Amino acid sequence: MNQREPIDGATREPVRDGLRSLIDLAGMHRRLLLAGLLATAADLASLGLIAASAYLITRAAEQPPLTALSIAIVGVRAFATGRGVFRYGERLAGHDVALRAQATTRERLYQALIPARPPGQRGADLLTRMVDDTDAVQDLLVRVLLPGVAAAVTGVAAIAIAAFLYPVAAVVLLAGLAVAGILLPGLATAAATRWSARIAPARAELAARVADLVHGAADLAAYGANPGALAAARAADARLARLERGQWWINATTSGAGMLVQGLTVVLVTLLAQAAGVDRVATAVLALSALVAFEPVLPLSAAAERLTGIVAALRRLREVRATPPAVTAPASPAPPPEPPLTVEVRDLVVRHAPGRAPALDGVSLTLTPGKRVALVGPSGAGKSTLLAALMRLVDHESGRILINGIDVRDLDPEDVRARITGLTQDPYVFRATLRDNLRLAGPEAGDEELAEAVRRARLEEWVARTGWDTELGEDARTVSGGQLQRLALARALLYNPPVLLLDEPAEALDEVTADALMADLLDVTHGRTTLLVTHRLRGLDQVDEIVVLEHGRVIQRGRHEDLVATPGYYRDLWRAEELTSRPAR
Ligand SMILES: Nc1ncnc2c1ncn2[C@@H]1O[C@H](COP(=O)(O)OP(=O)(O)OP(=O)(O)O)[C@@H](O)[C@H]1O
Repeated sequence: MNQREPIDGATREPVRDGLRSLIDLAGMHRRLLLAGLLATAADLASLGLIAASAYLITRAAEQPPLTALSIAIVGVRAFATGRGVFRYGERLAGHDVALRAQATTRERLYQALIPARPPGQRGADLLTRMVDDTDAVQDLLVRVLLPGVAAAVTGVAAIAIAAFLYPVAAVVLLAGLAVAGILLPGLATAAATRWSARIAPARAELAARVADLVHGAADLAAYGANPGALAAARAADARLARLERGQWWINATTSGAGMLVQGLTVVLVTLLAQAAGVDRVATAVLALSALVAFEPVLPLSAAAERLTGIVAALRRLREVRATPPAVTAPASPAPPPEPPLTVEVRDLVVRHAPGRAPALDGVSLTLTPGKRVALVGPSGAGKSTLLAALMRLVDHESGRILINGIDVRDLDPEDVRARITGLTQDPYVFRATLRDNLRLAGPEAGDEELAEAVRRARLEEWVARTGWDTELGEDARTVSGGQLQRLALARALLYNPPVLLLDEPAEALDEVTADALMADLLDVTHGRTTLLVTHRLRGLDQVDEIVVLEHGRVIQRGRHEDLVATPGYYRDLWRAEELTSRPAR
């Protein structure tokens, strides 16, 4: 959060944007106004309490008749009660509005994230944005905006009281408040900006070192590299601690300086009032109200320092919201086509970034109902890109994808994904029971349907051993690679999309497991419209068509028996596979 973020014209924009995201909300401006009024009333009540008490104490010392003190006594009571009530109300109203604003911001962020997004906004960074950065919206309101408004109004009120009693004291108070409320917060912001520019990389380095230690623990232990990695992490930790100590020293200095200014102002006001012959009661009121006027102003240095982080967070949130989704839905989508579906890919060109070579360069293929097509090719050939284009996770530059003759661009991407989907390259197992992990693909599925999907994915033995209600681990650590793929296959079968996509289901499995999985998979997909991406050729004699991709282009296509008889990539790969697997047979 503490990244280098200069407070300049460019950074005012995210603040304004952040504010707008708060104030735009229906009914929010009234709540915000109420919170502001209550915060101001609480601070004014504190000021009134001290001024009335000062008057009461010093006037009482002169032993006037009790009636002369009655207004002050009522004032003290009213201000004392009011202060508590207003402070309570302000906390309630302030946090209410802040939490609502934070919730709305988070909701907007979720909405911005629901459409498929370009890669790069994922993982830990996105999590930070979701959790930490949305806190900034709350902080902006509760820690900066409301206290700032209340401090300004209280300061003006205290200056007005001073001007009424002794104008010179008002000038001194104005100067003191300007130093504590404007100059010092400005310095705090500048210092925070400079320090966070040094702290952010140090923190990032420590995080990276710790991540290495945790995720690379096995490798570090295997090669005896633990002490070195640990020393590097300790050094990064020490560097960060040193920088943070420096930053805290600056913070302490600004807050100490604020208190010093407060003390000096009170002393100066008192001495000047005494020297000018202002009466004792008025002097006491002047001194104490000056003292109290600083109370809401002093925390502004810390708030200003926090503002640096808030601006950075708001900017990051805006970045996420401003990034257009990879694929946009048409304004009025066509009604989704009904199965059975025929998918036609015509001369498809997909480029992941402008100026880069196309990942798909004129690919055509047709999936008629019940047809099984296998997509083969070297790494980076564009196989996964084709699946992503079919699922509307990336848009195509030219060419067409038609489902029952309807261009996918005329359909809601969600509708397309509901019909063309399946087993992705990195299936994920959630930290939930085995049953719930499956139900993800079929929330309505009964136990029998679940059992059927498990049986068809040849997972029943494992399920019998593991138990339906066993919690599966985060990152699937309690699930082996083969089980994970079968679990993902069971999910896909349970979901039963009209067009089934399978992205390298046997990837990263040992040969025996991979062969068994492929055999089961070919068995279970019989008669289903399926597009299978695979590196393994055994069993592909069962599919209707094999499309070989290289550098985004179709270099060969046909049935297995034709391709193994034709010189080229497929035959070479087939021979290599035959050679490597022969001794094992
Ligand atoms: N999100 C992306 N952003 C930029 N380039 C990408 C992205 N995804 C893929 N590419 C590039 O597009 C090309 C095709 O990648 P793709 O993942 O489709 O290949 P693949 O045939 O599925 O490879 P593999 O068998 O290794 O999974 C590659 O050059 C890859 O670097």
